[in-house]
Amino acid sequence: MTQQTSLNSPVIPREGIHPYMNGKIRSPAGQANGSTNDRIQIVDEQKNFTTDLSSQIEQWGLRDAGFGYNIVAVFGSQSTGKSTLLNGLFGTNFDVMDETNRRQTTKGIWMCRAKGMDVMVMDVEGTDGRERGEDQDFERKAALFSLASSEILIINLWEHQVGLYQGANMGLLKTVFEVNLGLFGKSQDSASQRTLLLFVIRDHIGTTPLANLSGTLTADLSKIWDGLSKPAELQDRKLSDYFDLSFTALPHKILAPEKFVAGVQTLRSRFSDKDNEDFVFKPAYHKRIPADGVAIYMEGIWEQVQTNKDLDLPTQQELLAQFRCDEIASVALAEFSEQAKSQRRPVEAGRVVEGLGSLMRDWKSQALSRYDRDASRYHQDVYKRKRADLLGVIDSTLSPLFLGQLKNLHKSCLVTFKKDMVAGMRGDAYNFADVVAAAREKCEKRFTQEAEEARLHDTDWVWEDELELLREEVKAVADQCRADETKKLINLTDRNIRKQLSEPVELHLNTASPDMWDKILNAYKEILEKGEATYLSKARSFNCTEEENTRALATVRKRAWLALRSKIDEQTADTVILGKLRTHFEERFRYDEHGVPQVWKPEDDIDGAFKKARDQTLELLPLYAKIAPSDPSAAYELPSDAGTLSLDDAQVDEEFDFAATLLVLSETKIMDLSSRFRKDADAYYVEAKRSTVSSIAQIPTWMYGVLVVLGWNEAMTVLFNPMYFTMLLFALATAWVIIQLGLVGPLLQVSQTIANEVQRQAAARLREHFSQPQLEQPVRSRPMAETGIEMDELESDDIKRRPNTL
Ligand SMILES: Nc1nc2c(ncn2[C@@H]2O[C@H](COP(=O)(O)OP(=O)(O)OP(=O)(O)O)[C@@H](O)[C@H]2O)c(=O)[nH]1
Repeated sequence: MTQQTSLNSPVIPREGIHPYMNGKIRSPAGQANGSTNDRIQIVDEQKNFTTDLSSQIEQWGLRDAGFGYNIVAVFGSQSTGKSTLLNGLFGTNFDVMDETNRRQTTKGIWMCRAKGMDVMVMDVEGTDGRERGEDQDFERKAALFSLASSEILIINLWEHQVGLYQGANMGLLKTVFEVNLGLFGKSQDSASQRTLLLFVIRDHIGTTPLANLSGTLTADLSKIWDGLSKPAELQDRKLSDYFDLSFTALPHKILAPEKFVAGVQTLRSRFSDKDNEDFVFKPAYHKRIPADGVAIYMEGIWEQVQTNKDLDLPTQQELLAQFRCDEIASVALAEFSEQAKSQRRPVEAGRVVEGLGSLMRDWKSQALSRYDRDASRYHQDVYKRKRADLLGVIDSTLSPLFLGQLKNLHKSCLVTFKKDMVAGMRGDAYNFADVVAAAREKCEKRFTQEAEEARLHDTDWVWEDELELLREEVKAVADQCRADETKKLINLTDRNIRKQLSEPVELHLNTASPDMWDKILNAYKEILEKGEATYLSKARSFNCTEEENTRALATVRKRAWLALRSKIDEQTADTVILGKLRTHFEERFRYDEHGVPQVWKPEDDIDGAFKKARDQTLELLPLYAKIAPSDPSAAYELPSDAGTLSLDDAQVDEEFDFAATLLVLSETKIMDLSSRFRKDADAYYVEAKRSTVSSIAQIPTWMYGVLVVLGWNEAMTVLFNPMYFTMLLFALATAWVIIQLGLVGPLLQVSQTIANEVQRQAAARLREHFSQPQLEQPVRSRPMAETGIEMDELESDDIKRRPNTL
């Protein structure tokens, strides 16, 4: 017959009907809190430790309990109702023996979470087990294991066993005392390494009071303790130094089931009710193993026990701490690395990540607090050592981000600095030094602020070196800007000087005179002086060195001189200077002293006037030839170092020769220009001569008589023909109207202008004709006298060669 416990809770499953999965037994269907009621065989019959304890503890919801949990183990002879007691006390579902078979049910060590309590309960295989026979090895190992991990050992025994050696588990207790001495004997702080031995006397009938039973048991325990062979240094240690003893009795489960249930409930409240004055879980009993390390700790203990090695708990705890701290650190690091990775790409891509410092601080503190939360419960030395390691890894992971951020910040600040410089130098009304100072201050301020933000304060990271580099680059950029500005200012000064030079040079070169160069050079010096002064006043804000200013001024001077020269070159180009000579000549030959155009008469001395005007004009050429003022004080000399100091191209500088620039027209050029001018002058001469020839041609008086005779008939025809006569009258009327309206003058003027234009055109054609190479045609033997020109008086060879064209 299968016996069901009469307890209200829990429902105890029958043997053979539990689904056994990987050493774990699932809760029976219908139980409210299934996962928390799973039990697990942590040590099987072959003394192997389970691999599932860690996940089981997690499933029980105790993994993060820290120290907020308790462990209880039950010891006792086989089939003394241990499982029944535990199920009653803790609501667990350990197997209970089938009455009909009376076979041992609990094998190895089982563990289950107490219902409604953060307590892990261990059901240990009964001692003097029939199946194990004389195998005391398991009993010893189980005792060692339970003592190393449990706070309370429940010793379960029948009332009638009290006073007996075998039945009362005295052998087991002796083992417990022995292994306890080995484990905690040397511990100085015995107060924190205590264990409660809770004796539960079953089937207590009541005839022998509990006090008597406990007295007997205490006396037996003392006897066992005293009989132990202790090491010399522990000789004076008492049982009470290591153990607290507590005794309780439960009525007969079969004979007094209600009282039994009530007794169990009373005992249960000692485990569950913290306010109960007999509350059993005292801090001193706790083994101080954090819940998330219990599985590994127990496995380590069992391994030590199993291999019969000396079980050194501090070492075990240290090993556990190392293992768990590593594990916790790697979990914290994994999450931290994910977070850090999210910003690695933008930093590597050159971006300045906003608020990177606070992000890094957050990641770091999250990782550390996660580590501290779980690892600080472990061995303190190990915890601290591993924390330092973790900190090292975190900092070395963040360091590249910090350095990358600094580099990116450096670049970004420099770009902003350049932009600020460009923006600041827009327009004309700016002070370069102020622009640089403002941009530099802004740049350094931003770098300092953002670099400091990115720095983790508990590190030795620094950003000052990077700031120094930034400062150097900012200076280089500012210097470059200054150099560009200097060049721009030089160019501006150059343009202004060029513009101002244009007019006076043109004016004075057009009105050639002996003091022409004096005037030009004086104007030049004045303009240059003004230009230099303007340059210096503007360049003051550049904070240039003396040397830089000297070089800039040398450049300004050289450029100004070259500008003057190029203007002079422009004004003395072949066509321009020939134009000037022609104008000069025309003014003297074609116009009289009042500026009225000359009308040549036969009696005029054309040749003399021509010669005079031509010679006067030719005298101008030597004047233009060299920049040579008549007054030596007006002379200008470009400083000899102007060329070498100039900021312009070095190649050009080396070739610059000031003396050479004073020469405007070479000898050959003068000869060439003189010859070309003579040809032009000759044309004017010929034109003058033609005008006199045409003016002397007159109509003879008899020609008018001939005209009257020859035209008589035609006149009569007109007078007597009504149509012709009408036309004549119309013509006369038109003439009368014109006279009456006073339009005669304008009409004559118009006619005169047309005639002049025709004459001018003809003269131009004629001049063109004479300047053609056809002048080289062979000379015809035509008497010179016919032309009316006295050729020997002419010096011009050309005219001598062209008599037939006249
Ligand atoms: N007389 C009596 N019998 C009990 C009591 N509690 C349980 N039993 C019975 O004793 C038998 C053994 O019970 P278990 O709870 O399996 O005992 P156990 O010590 O866990 O057995 P093993 O696990 O095999 O060592 C069962 O048939 C129970 O019904 C009790 O208080 N008094």
